[in-house]
Amino acid sequence: MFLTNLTLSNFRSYHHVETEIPRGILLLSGGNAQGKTTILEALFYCAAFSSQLAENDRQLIRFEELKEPVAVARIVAQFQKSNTEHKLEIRIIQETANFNTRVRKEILLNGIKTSAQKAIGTFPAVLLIPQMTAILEGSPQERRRYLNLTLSQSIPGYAQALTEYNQIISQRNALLKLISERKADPQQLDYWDDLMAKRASFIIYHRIHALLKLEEFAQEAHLRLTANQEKLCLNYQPSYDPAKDSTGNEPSKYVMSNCPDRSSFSTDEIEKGFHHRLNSIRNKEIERGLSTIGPHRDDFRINGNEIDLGTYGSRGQIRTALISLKLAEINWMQTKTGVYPLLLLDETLAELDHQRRNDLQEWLNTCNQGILTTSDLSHFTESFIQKHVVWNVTGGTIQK
Ligand SMILES: Nc1ncnc2c1ncn2[C@@H]1O[C@H](COP(=O)(O)OP(=O)(O)OP(=O)(O)O)[C@@H](O)[C@H]1O
Repeated sequence: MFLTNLTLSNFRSYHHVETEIPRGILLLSGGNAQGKTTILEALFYCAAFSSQLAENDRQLIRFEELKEPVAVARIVAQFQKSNTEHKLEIRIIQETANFNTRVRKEILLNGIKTSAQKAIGTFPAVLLIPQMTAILEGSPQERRRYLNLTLSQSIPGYAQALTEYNQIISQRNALLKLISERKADPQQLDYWDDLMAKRASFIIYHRIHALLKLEEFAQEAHLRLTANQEKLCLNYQPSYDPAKDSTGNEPSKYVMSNCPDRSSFSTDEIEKGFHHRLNSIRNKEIERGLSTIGPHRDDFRINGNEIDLGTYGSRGQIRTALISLKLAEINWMQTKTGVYPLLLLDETLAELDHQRRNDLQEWLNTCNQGILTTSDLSHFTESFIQKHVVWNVTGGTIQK
């Protein structure tokens, strides 16, 4: 895929900017708070239909625009995919009526309104912002969010299965609570258990296979970035593990060799096992009024030379592992969909040592299309800067 044009209107600090985007690597250079990250944020919004930086969509509408009765922020990305031109337009709209303010979004693909769930995967992108070290250091929720977003972009039906699974969990939890208060019949759970096992097995199956493939690609990238010093492993820790019987021990958080091979399980086998497990813990779940196993409780850990980097990694180690994971994501998405995603890297060279910077730049030289931001061009080699396009971003404007 190639992004060819980008238009931003009333998005964050941008009043209106309309620009062609070159192929290959584009470096956005500029001082702090000039609007570099905003461009990456807007582009990744086209992939995920949510911001990875804002708490809510309202924050994305330019302050001045918010004074209008109807305030609209617009992102338009034009791109080529499989030799066809596409146009993706996102409008984030704040409306005020009867003293009530609400913010909604509209997504138009080639002029036709669509939903985020249907459109996900249309504009594949991989984003790395410094805050994403939370994938390693943060809570399991951060890692599930990361996995879900990555898989939703590349696996047809994953986003829908996830939405349905989350709805099932809410309904099932409400029922468990009623049963625990003796206000409903436990047999009513049978219906929800069937639905839950079906959706859960689909999600677990794809997480198993995606993490195995991501690990393979991440290991390759990481050995390159660490001069063969560190072996990276992604250790899936599903809350229902098809490889274990109901009394199995948890694998150690720190030792990768304990990681069981789950790749031979079919979705049917996972579904059956999941169902069996739900039956065996039914009383406990009723007591707690909660769904205690399933993809909503999964985790995965990232280990370097068998050490959990989220807990023990240095800043540089964590950053490098994150870069390896992101490079793996590109390879995995391309293998899975046949489409090369757009790479978006925010201040990625900062905090890397000289050798790792050079290795990453070498890799970037082979990249299909990527947009990089930097507030310090001296992080890049002279030859890298000569080879690629550099634009300056100042006060919400782009100077070419
Ligand atoms: N809704 C908004 N309306 C107007 N300005 C905003 C809005 N949201 C954020 N900004 C401003 O946009 C500016 C640009 O932010 P951005 O994160 O893109 O800068 P940057 O060039 O990446 O800086 P840094 O190098 O410090 O990361 C910031 O000064 C920020 O306060």
